Amino acid sequence: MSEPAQDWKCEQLRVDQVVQEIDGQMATLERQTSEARSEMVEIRKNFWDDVTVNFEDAAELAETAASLRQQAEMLFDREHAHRQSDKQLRTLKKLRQSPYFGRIDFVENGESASEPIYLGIASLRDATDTDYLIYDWRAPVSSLYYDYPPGPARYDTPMGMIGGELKLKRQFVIRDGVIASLFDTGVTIGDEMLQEVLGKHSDAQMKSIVATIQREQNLIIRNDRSRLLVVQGAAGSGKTSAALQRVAYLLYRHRGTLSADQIVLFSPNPMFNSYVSTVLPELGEDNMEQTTFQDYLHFRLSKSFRLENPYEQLEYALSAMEDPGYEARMESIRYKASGTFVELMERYLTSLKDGGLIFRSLSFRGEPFIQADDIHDYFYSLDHSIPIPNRLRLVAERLMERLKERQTAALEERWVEDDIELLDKDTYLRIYQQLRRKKRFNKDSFDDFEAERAMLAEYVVRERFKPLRNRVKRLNFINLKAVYRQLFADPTFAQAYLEEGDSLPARWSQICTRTLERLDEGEMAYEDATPFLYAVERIRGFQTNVSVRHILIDEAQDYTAFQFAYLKRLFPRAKVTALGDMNQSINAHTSSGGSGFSAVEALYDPEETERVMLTRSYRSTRPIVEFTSMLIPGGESIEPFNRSGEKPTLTTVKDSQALHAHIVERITALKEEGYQTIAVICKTAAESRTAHDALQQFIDIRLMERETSDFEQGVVVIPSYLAKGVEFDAVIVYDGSVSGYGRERERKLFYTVCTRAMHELHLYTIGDWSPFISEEARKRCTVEPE
Ligand SMILES: Nc1ncnc2c1ncn2[C@@H]1O[C@H](COP(=O)(O)OP(=O)(O)OP(=O)(O)O)[C@@H](O)[C@H]1O
Repeated sequence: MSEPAQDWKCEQLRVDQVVQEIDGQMATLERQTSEARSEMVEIRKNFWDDVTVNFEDAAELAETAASLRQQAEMLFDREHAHRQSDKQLRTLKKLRQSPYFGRIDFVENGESASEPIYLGIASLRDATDTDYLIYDWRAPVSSLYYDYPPGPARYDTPMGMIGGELKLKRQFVIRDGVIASLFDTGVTIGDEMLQEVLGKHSDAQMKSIVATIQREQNLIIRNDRSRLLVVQGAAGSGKTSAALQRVAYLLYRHRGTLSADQIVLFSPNPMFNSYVSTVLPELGEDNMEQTTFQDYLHFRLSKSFRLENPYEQLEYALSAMEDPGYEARMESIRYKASGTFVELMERYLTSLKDGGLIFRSLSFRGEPFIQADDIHDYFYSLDHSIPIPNRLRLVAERLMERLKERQTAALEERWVEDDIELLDKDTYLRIYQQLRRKKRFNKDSFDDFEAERAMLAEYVVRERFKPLRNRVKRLNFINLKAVYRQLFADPTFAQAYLEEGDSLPARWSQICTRTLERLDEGEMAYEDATPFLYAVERIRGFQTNVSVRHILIDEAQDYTAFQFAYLKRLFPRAKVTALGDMNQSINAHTSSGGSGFSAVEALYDPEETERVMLTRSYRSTRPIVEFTSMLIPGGESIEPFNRSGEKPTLTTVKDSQALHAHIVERITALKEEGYQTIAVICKTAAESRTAHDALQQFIDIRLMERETSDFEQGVVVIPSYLAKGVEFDAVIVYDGSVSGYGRERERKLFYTVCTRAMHELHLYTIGDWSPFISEEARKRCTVEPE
């Protein structure tokens, strides 16, 4: 038998042994889970029988409580044990299919022999619990596999660095307990395996990449030191994948102290959440919290304003060029997203400690209870060195005292009698009984009628004052909208808060007018939402979340300086991983070249910040990457992963009827080739609807809209900005013309659209091609018809 064949045989033998071990452990666990389940059912069934219930006196009551607690604890323990074994069972089931994907033989310095180390999605010990049959891919020693080719190598452990020599690095593909392929690799992670993984057709869910993590991705995944980790990575370089594996790594590394609900992933849209939601469960971990920044804004602001969302803003930027206010709005969007505006706002907010806050008068039953001016004067009479939020609380306390006095005075007022009369019978009875019960403990005797009237009066007065008390408690005596509005009420006002050398945008006056108009109409433009909320929080005191330890911001290039500053304050104890690609900055504020990363980097100490660049692109075939990298300046630094495929096609058609006929024909052919996810990508929502209306007459095709929250397989029409972050087997660009993507600010959008394709990319136009397709780029395509 040849050496490789011998190796293969030995390895298969080992796989068989491991599978046997897994079977044994599964049998034991199944027995245990079933026992735990029966015990739980039993406890639940007999819960009350086993509790001694006695309310006779305080001692008996305490005993009852203790007995109850004990019973509940027992149930909780069983439930916990059951959940744990259930989880373990699920992991074992996965391991049984494919116990491991890698092996390394490592000889530590000073030792002569090596023990082979096998890597899988979770650890497995033998029956005696002494030897590791499989090491978790996140264990310290496993990093050798990702970081080194055979030769000198070292890895970090909690006890320090361990050096030695990597003798062998072997990769496996094991399916159903049978080795499907096996190869020894010289380089980091062999191309063969990646070829196999990447050559597959996509499905609607992102996959875990543990078997093929690349060295530079491993740096991101295992980074434990930095407070801020910034990842700039080309389209398809694995940023999102690395982020998700990182979450899995953190949960493993800090198990016992970190749980999934202490990690938050900010993703671009709800559909993206569904796209990535299976990765962690696939690895046997609970999912982290997933949200979008817009969700948060919605939660905070939608009760008080009609809140614009980022897509409405983007739609405006992409399609409202004819609007006379267009340039001013675009300038406003960019300025309000900038670090300069954050600083201006900071200076403005700081100045409020000495003056400028605007208060609301409070009234009761239509009559003034306290005037705004009085609140203002009292607020500013307090020591100016007390922070604004603390002073507001002092004001609230004072107002509460005044309210109490007013409440007592109100007991004698005429309307109280009327209110009592209006109480319905049930309420009357209920209060009466409640109060009677209470009074019995308070007073020895009372004159029935008088006391009853007094009690009812107290009740109605308290109820009437409730809204006012709540307003005071919630600090609603401060007019936050007016405080924000004030910054725009007079175009010269903001000048006082400019730093030397800074200036306001050229169309500031117009910006002010429009901002006021929208605020006064009860609208909150997307560009105003975060600055407004930031101001609100700075004035009222930030509501912070200290339990969250890690936040990961995907597509970070689209965040504004304000959003980063806000997140930092909201999660003061969290480490931040910001992942993005400056070439995919598609939001309105960045479309002319703002730098998202400098905004976040400015917030953290450079000593605590690390940067990683990913330049290798895995998603698309080589011909597609060769084409897309020509669409952006600096694209030559993007390295395609060597996967073959067809060149992109450029097809010019004469009218929209021909366009639709061509697209239908293309989709039919793609489906015949076996592609599962095919997207017709349009620029805007309106264009997507037009395309969908036309195409659905001929084929089964789904329209993806802002509200779409699940990412499914099949043929879809989707607007450009929603396709961000996700990928498709084949992409059809609906309108690659100069009118579709002609302005410089649309370059990155065009790049983002084209880079969604994994295997095939087809572009169509009726008129002239987009100028971003240079002569050189054109040469990388098949042009139809020439
Ligand atoms: N190490 C790897 N092994 C296997 N597949 C990988 C690896 N890294 C990335 N991929 C694959 O490449 C594709 C792109 O990855 P991902 O979506 O994480 O990239 P991205 O940088 O977030 O892309 P974009 O910025 O364009 O949205 C995915 O299909 C992912 O599974």
